[in-house]
Formats: sequence, structure tokens, C-alpha cells
Amino acid sequence: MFGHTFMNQHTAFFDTLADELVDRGYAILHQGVPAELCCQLRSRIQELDDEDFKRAGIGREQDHQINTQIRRDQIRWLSQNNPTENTYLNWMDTLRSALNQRLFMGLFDYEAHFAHYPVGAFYKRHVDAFKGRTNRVLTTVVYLNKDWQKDEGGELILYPETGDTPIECVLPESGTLVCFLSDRFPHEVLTAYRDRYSIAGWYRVNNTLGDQIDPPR
Ligand SMILES: O=C(O)CCC(=O)C(=O)O
Ligand SMILES: [Fe+2]
Repeated sequence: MFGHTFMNQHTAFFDTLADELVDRGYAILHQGVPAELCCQLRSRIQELDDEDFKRAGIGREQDHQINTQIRRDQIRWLSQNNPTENTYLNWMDTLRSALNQRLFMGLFDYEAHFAHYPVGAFYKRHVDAFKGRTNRVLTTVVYLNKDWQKDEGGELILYPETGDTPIECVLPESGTLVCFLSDRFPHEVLTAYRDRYSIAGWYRVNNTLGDQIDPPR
């Protein structure tokens, strides 16, 4: 689907992403996903019914009360069956091979869900994977919100492995791609004051450690 010219055009982008991951363990790229694709993904979300989005859970935790204290987003997993979702999954697969070529990370597959944070929603500080207990190794988040303003909240805050001083504060602006090592960076989503749409995804390695899936599928 993505030919030679496409790859050449994007070589510099992949190089930057790989370099930043090596240097810092994370990367924030402001045009990480082509604008046209972001536009298609926004339309796709509009086609989906509110009912398609389900309350996100924490691990295998069934306790609704505890969940709502931690996260209030609603999610829907992406599927290859829809052409727009499939285009996104293909783009992320191109990125997967680009990273494997440069960093030998052995990224094996990718799973991703749309997330909707209604007004008032947040996701408290957490890590996406615990060392040695998961096969999720690299987190990606792509934002789909046009002209997001500072006073609309909903920032992603990244923390260092230890300590409470944030290292990054990211506005969920359309096209921005955030990528970080899943077991290294605690992070949180501050309360959103406007509907906030994103796609969160995880590259996984192929091992048998992964018995903890968060959120459950
Ligand atoms: O939407 C974001 O900025 C981050 C979401 C997140 O941390 C997650 O879904 O695990
Ligand atoms: Fe997360």
C-alpha cells in the first residue's frame, strides 16, 4: 500500500523518531500522522455510534468504582475491516518495520483503540506495562483534535521513571504523535474540558510473558 516514493519521503521522519527513542526513550512529533489521514479518522469516529465506544477498564479489574477513579475514557478497538482504520494500521505497520530496521526492537505486532474523553474525563497517572509482565513495549498516542487550546485541558503529562516533576506536557492537537517505552514512563491525562479524541496503541513483542493486558480486550 505504501510504495517506494512514500518510503523515501518519510525516511527523515523515521530517522528522527528512532534517534529520539534512542536518546530519550520517547518522542513527540507534531506531524506524526499525515493530516489527510487524521481528517479521515475524524470522519470515521463521527460515523461510529456512541454505543460503539465502551467504558475502558483497568487490567482485569472488574470493580467499576475503582475504575472510574482512575480513568473515564471510552474506547473502541481498531479493525482492519474498515478501510480508514486499516489505512491507519498500515501506517503504524510501516512505522513498525522502520523502527525494527533502525533499532532491532523486534516489534511483532500492534493493537490500537480510539479513545474518547468526554468533558470531565481524565486518566490518572499510570504506566502502560510493568517490567517483565507484559509484551507491550512501545506506546503510541495520536491525537485527532483540531485547534486544541491550552485552556481546554486534556494534556498528556509524561513523568520520568522516578520522581514527580513532569518532563513533558503535550496538547492533544491533531497530527501529534507521542511514542514512548511502555514500561519506562508514568503518564496521565489531565481533565478535558472539550471532547478529546485520540488513538492509543501498543507495539508488542512476540513472547509468552504477556498475561496482563490492560485494558482487557
Ligand atoms: O491519550 C493520551 O494522551 C494517553 C492515553 C493513555 O495513557 C492510555 O490509553 O494508556
Ligand atoms: Fe497510558
